[in-house]
Amino acid sequence: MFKAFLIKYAEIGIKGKNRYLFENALRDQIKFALKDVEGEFDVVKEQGRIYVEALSEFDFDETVDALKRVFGIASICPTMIVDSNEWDVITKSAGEFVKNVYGDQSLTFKVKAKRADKHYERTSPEICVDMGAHLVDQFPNLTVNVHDPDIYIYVEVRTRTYIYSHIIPGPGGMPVGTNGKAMLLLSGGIDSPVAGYMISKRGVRLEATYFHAPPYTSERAKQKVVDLAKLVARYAGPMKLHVVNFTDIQLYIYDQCPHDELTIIMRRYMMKIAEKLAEENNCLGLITGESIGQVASQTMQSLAATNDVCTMPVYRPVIGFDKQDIVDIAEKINTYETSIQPYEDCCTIFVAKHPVTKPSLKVIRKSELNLEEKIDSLLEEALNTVETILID
Ligand SMILES: Nc1ncnc2c1ncn2[C@@H]1O[C@H](COP(=O)(O)OP(=O)(O)OP(=O)(O)O)[C@@H](O)[C@H]1O
Repeated sequence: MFKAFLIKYAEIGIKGKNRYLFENALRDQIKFALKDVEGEFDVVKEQGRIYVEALSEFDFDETVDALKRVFGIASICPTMIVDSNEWDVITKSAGEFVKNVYGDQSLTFKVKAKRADKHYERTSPEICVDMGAHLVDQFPNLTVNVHDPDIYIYVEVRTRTYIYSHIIPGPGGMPVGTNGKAMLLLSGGIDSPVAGYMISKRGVRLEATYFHAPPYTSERAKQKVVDLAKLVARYAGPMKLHVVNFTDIQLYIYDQCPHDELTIIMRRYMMKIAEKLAEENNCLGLITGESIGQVASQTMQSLAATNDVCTMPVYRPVIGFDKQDIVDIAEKINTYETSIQPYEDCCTIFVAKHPVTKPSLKVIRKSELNLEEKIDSLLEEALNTVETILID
């Protein structure tokens, strides 16, 4: 019976003159989310509403799951579409709707009505009263309760009429693409996929950068990051994943710098490279999965040292989260199982036994002077050999 979904917007309803940009972005994201769902769909923008209409047989649960991943959606209402706004047709359809959805259950109800055309033969309150009376006549088990009903029956009269009663919560947030683009430093861990998810929920499109160190890190470790990018893209939409070969830079740092400073210095070069890629790809910021105090490279001093090399804003959405908070989100968005697969990361391979936890910026900068001879050409080489994978 449900061949359509009425999509209610989250915050985007309040965006004034730019509203159409938000609606278009939402429509595009809905189309992207539905592309792997069995069935054919039309996504229609009509008088400040978006409807998803099924043009063929479709899987209801799969469709709702896909729509629940589209940021900007406040709620998803499975809707009966009546190809008419004539009163007799509407009341007959509302009867069929109630019979199909609620059978002969004893319930209290309230009708809520809207009409798009102010010249329609009944006002909204009249639609409520007349429809309520009609349903009570037809269904002896239904009673009106306008204060605390068991169910609401929504009737929206436009050129066609929409009847619905279930409101499934959407994810909220803003449609991806309405708030610029940022570069996510995506490792194979638990935190960075969650960080990407959180920023994209605010409407930011993502690109991602992954640093690997073959042959010290395997093809399988890289595949794990590709898999994670695909899982994040289910929410964030298509993205480019830039894979940077970091081996020679890491080996050079390992040869030239004190080993207790390796992680911090490596991290600084990761940020530099990610920032360069971000600039080249019109990104307005970097995103990492850092959280204060989680490891030696995430103390306040270490974060200050890492941040020192960037002029772009660095967004760290999980900065104040406990690990369990992050794990909870990773489980919700289905990245956790992939993140915990035991493949090596380049940072864990060249790690010191006792890394500095309170690095002094002065000392780190001085150690980096040891890299002067070759670092520029190594950075250039790393940037020239980036492999870009389209995740969609
Ligand atoms: N190999 C990598 N490629 C891309 N980004 C990385 C890589 N390693 C670390 N990062 C970035 O640096 C952040 C901190 O990394 P670190 O390994 O210290 O932390 P983590 O808490 O284990 O994070 P994650 O769980 O995201 O790996 C990561 O969240 C990620 O944004």
